[in-house]
Amino acid sequence: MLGFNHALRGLFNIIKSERNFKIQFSIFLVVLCMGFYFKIETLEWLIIILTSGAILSLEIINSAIEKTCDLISRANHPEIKVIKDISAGAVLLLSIFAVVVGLIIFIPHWLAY
Ligand SMILES: Nc1ncnc2c1ncn2[C@@H]1O[C@H](COP(=O)(O)OP(=O)(O)OP(=O)(O)O)[C@@H](O)[C@H]1O
Repeated sequence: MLGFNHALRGLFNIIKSERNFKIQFSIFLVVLCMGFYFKIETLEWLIIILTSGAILSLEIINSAIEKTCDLISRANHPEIKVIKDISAGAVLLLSIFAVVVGLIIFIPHWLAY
């Protein structure tokens, strides 16, 4: 139960302090509204929720890696640059796949509208 409290505190911490997480979360809310608007099907909801959860979680992991790097050294360091870039690259890759998933789901609904 204590672990759950720590995890919740971490989540609030991220929501308060991380700009990128706020942007990703806002996009998620827009996608939720689109889902209700177009009355998407159960399987489509599952895919949207899973994909969004994966992106938001990966964004949190990315923030944790960035904070770990900053703890190790705030000085300009080529290895830290590589680590942060790789971590950001993982978020970018999943975001690209998520956009494709979103287009595949929403374009047919939009065309049928
Ligand atoms: N200590 C460092 N040494 C070298 N390069 C760094 C260092 N800190 C940050 N960078 C570079 O700046 C980029 C942005 O890092 P920063 O820690 O500012 O994260 P951020 O602004 O939250 O980035 P993002 O928008 O990708 O989440 C990194 O991807 C890296 O290329």
